[in-house]
Amino acid sequence: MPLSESQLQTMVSINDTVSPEDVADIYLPLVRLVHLYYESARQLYVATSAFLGDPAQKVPYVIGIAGSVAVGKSSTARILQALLVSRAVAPKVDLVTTDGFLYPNRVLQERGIMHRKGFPESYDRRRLIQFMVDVKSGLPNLSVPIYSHLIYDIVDDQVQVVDRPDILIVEGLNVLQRGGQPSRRPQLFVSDFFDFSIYVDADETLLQEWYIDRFLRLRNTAFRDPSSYFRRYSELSAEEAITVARRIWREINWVNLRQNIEPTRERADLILEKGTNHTLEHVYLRKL
Ligand SMILES: Nc1ncnc2c1ncn2[C@@H]1O[C@H](COP(=O)(O)OP(=O)(O)O)[C@@H](O)[C@H]1O
Ligand SMILES: CC(C)(COP(=O)(O)O)[C@@H](O)C(=O)NCCC(=O)O
Repeated sequence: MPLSESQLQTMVSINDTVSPEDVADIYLPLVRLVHLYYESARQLYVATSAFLGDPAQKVPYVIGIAGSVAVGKSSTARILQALLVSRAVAPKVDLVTTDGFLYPNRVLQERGIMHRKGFPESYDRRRLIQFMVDVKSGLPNLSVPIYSHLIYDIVDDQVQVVDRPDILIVEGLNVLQRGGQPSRRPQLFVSDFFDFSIYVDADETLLQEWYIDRFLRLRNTAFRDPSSYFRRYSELSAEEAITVARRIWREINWVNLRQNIEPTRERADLILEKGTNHTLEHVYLRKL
């Protein structure tokens, strides 16, 4: 598929290192496929509503994106969003990240799980499921809390509003997880509400490298902000910063990857496997 200059510019503004070849060869065809699925799901929904004599409301098509910290979930989500809305008939595409459903630091501290941010128990799962139920019920103007990586906490006085988009992308570490607390009652999982799911994958050594790279970049930018939770890290030497980043990776994010995230990979409809420099090396699509 051709990649127009304006589409390429959009990609560059989202991520200045994303490879134009990957956009043309993989992301654009992928978006075309997702659009086909979206159109056929919509037709099926309208036909089912007509069959039931129920007036069809607008219900978002939901795409889930899972994967490790630093694998590029947010970037992938933003690339898909930008390419979907650059189609001739542009659908309305909203993007939600599950970090908004993390408990505020105050609650994590009370429960003694500050060091478990990103693990299943650090999310308000009931609220997240209720949001998914509301989305799939076609409800308007839904509020989603906002998480700030700068203050490392939920922002008190701001929300994101999701108002019946055509497509909703839900991105987060644990969105393909099924399990958790033992329960006798039937349980619902975020992925029960997905129409299509993607797992972004890469080798652990690359993930650690990307995590450290991003940490070093933040040290030179966001961490310098006086309101940054990591302000103290901006004063570290590069070597010290690498040691800190490596420790956070090893003690939190890597453990979460091994225990909770990686085991969900095979559930995805599509696996995007990245190699050096985030280049896409393999794409696995579930055909049935
Ligand atoms: N396709 C890509 N090409 C180049 N760099 C990328 C790509 N995707 C992500 N990155 C970089 O990798 C790092 C992690 O990406 P990010 O989207 O923040 O990950 P996540 O949301 O999974 O934590 C960031 O520094 C980002 O700029
Ligand atoms: C905010 C996160 C839990 C990611 O959450 P997600 O958007 O996947 O729901 C993660 O980026 C994080 O902050 N982990 C804690 C350890 C660290 O500082 O990297």
